[in-house]
Amino acid sequence: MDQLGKLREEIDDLDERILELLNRRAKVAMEIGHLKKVLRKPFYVPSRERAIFERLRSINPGPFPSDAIDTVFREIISASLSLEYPMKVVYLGPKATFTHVAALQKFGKLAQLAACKSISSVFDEVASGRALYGVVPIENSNEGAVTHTLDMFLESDLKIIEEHYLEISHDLLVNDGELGDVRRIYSHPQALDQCRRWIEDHLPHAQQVVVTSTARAAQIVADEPNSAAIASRHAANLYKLRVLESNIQDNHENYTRFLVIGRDLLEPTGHDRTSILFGFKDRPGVLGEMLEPFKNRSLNLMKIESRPIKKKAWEYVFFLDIEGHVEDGPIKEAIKELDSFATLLKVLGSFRRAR
Ligand SMILES: O=C(O)C(=O)C[C@]1(C(=O)O)C=C[C@@H](O)C=C1
Repeated sequence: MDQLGKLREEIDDLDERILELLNRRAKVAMEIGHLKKVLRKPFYVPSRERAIFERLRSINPGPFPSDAIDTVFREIISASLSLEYPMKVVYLGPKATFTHVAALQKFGKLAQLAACKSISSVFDEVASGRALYGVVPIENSNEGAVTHTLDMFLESDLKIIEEHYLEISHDLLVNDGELGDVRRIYSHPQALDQCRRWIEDHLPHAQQVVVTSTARAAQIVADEPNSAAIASRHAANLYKLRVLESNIQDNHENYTRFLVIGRDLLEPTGHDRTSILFGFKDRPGVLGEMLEPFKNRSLNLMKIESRPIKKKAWEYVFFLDIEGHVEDGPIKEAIKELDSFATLLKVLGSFRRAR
């Protein structure tokens, strides 16, 4: 046998051993699944998954690329989870939106992912138990808060169980042709806005057409000559489009933060963030007073956002993120104190910080 043949035999042998280990791992995961059913513990444990990725990255001797560890083990864990419990996860669709990409990165290809038409239907599907988890966008580093998601927390009792950051890269996708052939550009208004300078420099005469999502833009362009879509690389794969230019957004620091929502509060991981919302009767100085319980305990406030209560003009609720878990003594006490003078208070969840 020549040298190439021998090396391929060695690869076949190693693949068999990897497969055997994968099956042994799957059996252990199934045992964990049975145990969790008895103990009534959640099947999906994001903090454990994160710990697995981090540990493997830190001990990887190479040359297997550390970046590939996340991709490979994402699917291994996703496969284990599908054996423990067939898990349905809904996300703000349609397919190939950035929320879909975030859901795939979090749950892997083996989860039963289903697209919803709106943020409120993602909440409804999870609240009714038809889906176990939902994925929604919460804020973009350039555009700010996704107000519809914030508003849903006012009505809903669902909890935040995870956060996930995704770097947003807008690409120019075409079915065929070159830049000079593009007469129309389809995209979501935010994506068009984020690529405004690039469009002025490269396609100043093209007509800009606003559609409901970047994925919908890709779908249209698949059937329309002389048109281009601004969408993700993932949309290019799904609709078999060609990436003519990549990373065309004006600001390359472009991230979106997504939330995974579920029905239960999670246990502390030691690296948590807690989100609450509260309301109060307006009078001078009251917002400062509301924050004092946190200041007095030297708690780190990570973010504050206000939204109008739509039922009453000029009244607001505040969304506050605190470093730590709601079961940590000082946070528990501060929230209790705040509750004594707030007109409304809700804990939206404690979850492991993504960064
Ligand atoms: O450790 C667990 O709790 C498991 O269920 C196993 C496992 C895994 O495959 O490693 C699967 C799903 C969980 O989200 C985390 C980890």
